[in-house]
Amino acid sequence: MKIFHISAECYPIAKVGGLADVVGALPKYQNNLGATSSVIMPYYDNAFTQKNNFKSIYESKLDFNGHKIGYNILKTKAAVLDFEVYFVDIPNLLHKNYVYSADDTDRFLAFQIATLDWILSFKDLPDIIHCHDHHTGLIPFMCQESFKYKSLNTIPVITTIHNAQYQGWFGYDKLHLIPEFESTKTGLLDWDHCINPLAAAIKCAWRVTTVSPSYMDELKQEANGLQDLLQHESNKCIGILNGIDTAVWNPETDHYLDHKYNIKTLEAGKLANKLALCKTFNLDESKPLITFIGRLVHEKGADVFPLAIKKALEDENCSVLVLGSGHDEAEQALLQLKENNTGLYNVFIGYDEKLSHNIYAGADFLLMPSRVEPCGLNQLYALRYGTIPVVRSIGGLKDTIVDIDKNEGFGISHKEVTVAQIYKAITRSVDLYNKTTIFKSIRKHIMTIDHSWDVSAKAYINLYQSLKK
Ligand SMILES: Nc1ncnc2c1ncn2[C@@H]1O[C@H](COP(=O)(O)OP(=O)(O)O[C@H]2O[C@H](CO)[C@@H](O)[C@H](O)[C@H]2O)[C@@H](O)[C@H]1O
Repeated sequence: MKIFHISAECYPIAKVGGLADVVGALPKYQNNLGATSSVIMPYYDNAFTQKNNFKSIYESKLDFNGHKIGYNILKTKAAVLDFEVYFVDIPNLLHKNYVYSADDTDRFLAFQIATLDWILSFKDLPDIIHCHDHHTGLIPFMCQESFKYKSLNTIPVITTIHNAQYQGWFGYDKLHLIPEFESTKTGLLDWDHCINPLAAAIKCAWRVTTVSPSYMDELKQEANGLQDLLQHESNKCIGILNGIDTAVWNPETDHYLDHKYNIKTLEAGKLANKLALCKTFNLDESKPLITFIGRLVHEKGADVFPLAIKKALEDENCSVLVLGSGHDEAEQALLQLKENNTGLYNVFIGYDEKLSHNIYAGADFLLMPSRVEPCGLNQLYALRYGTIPVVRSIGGLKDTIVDIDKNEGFGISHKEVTVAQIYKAITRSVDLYNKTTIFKSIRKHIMTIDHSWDVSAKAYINLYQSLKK
């Protein structure tokens, strides 16, 4: 079975968040199951593309906005990943040192058209086209409706929603950029009087998946305006929980860690990592180390959790380390906390892959007070590194973390995103830390929980097979 994943991100080539982790792992696990799964993504100007040598395997011109734009499909000369990646190189639009920007509509529309033009040139068409998020949301529509892609309309197209908050809306002034189709079909692109690529994908994809069963249920109630559409299309919607790449996320082999460990050396290993982290960030290592990693946005509770951390720090019984970037207000609030909390609190504003691995390894607890969490990967990485997740029970967090007060529980959860509830969850973490025997047995247990992609990669393959004629 030949599968193409089409995405704006793919780890380790270009990563902004969890989308990259999924697209960088799922094809590998699908290939382990006998499929031929590969990725098509933009060719950005970044560390990966600067470091590797590429060759062109296809060259053509794209009709875009009344111009003919030259583009290439590139591959690395040497195999770098465990699956094939095809890079769409449209120099003026995509060869930038960022993934997302203000002109995303043109950039990703050109990317989608170039991708389909290239596929159109194949002798052997793929069995499945698997699109990820709104940046590839017009592909299901174009395959179904654009005259020039008529021969692609028998290929099952799947759309996975990693985050329904972002939908890629744009105005009708750009309608002409989409390859020609019957004008009566314009309604398929529309939601609330604008062109909505995510809505178009939900309408036109053969199946719509999202990254946890609970998030799919929640989306039918609240999906940033698309809830009625998801309810209407619910018979083709399914939630499949994300997995993690256990080769990348393995504390025993993680090349980012100076102190590697496994379940047998867990206590010494985590202590060595904690000491190193506390030394670097001037934190009191005798206290439980509570951490946060992620985008500092409303969805992740970043407008509220700095206040909860402030309150917890007043008790002086935990150390806190935050890694993230995002909204200015949240960044400022987190930076300000440094002023009165030397030795107990620190923050790194920015994106740092190596530091994130070191935090998963050295932390005692990982906070995820998310308002919305389609799946969440951080809590799964935390489990694998013996770090206890402290989560708001929503979406994928609800599906993966059981509170310690419940039978066989191993995490800490709270219901609402309020200062009081996040603070309470932190105090429960401190209490758990002080019950040393239980604390140690829980962190040993969580390292054994298997969230590798094996199960979910199979679920996607089964879904594809159900669509083959
Ligand atoms: N400042 C920083 N420095 C270093 N690393 C950082 C970082 N900020 C975040 N990361 C990393 O980025 C990834 C974040 O993944 P998540 O799945 O938790 O969130 P995201 O909201 O991006 O993804 C969306 O898509 C994924 C994939 O489907 C869903 O799990 C999720 O719920 C949904 O919101 C993790 O690998 C994390 O370590």
